[in-house]
Amino acid sequence: MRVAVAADHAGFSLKQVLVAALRARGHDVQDLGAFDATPSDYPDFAVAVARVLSAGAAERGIVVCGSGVGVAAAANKLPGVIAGMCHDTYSAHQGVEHDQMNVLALGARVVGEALALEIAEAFLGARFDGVARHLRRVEKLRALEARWGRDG
Ligand SMILES: O=P(O)(O)OC[C@H]1O[C@@H](O)[C@H](O)[C@@H]1O
Repeated sequence: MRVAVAADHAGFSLKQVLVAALRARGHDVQDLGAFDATPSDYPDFAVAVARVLSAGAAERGIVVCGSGVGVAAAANKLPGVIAGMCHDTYSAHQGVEHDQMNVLALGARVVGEALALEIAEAFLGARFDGVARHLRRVEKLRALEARWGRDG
């Protein structure tokens, strides 16, 4: 799967682990930084991933900051992005199956590397189930996006 990944300084170390592990598992990973732990601003990196998703150049994104909150909020500002912060595997796959989540937000100060990898794999392994009630709800999200005119 084509996956775009980025992190701020707080997520840098976990992002390095995720990129290496996901590549080793056969995913086509685009690493959009940060490339060191110099203090930085999470919107810059979350939006880099969201732009790729919004343009259809990757199927999924993973964004990492300290808590996961900031990167989730920033990624959700761009059209076509449904980002969710997940620190458990259930939310990571269910968010895709029901809600068509296409960006996973992780908090590197919240979860350890092993759990983060399991969460990422649960996310990447899941597919939207297309059930009518889930589709109806996602279409309402898209209508909200169109009405309030988000643009990247
Ligand atoms: O390292 P500092 O700047 O204290 O905290 C940065 C983190 O705090 C939150 O905004 C984000 O989670 C970000 O990664």
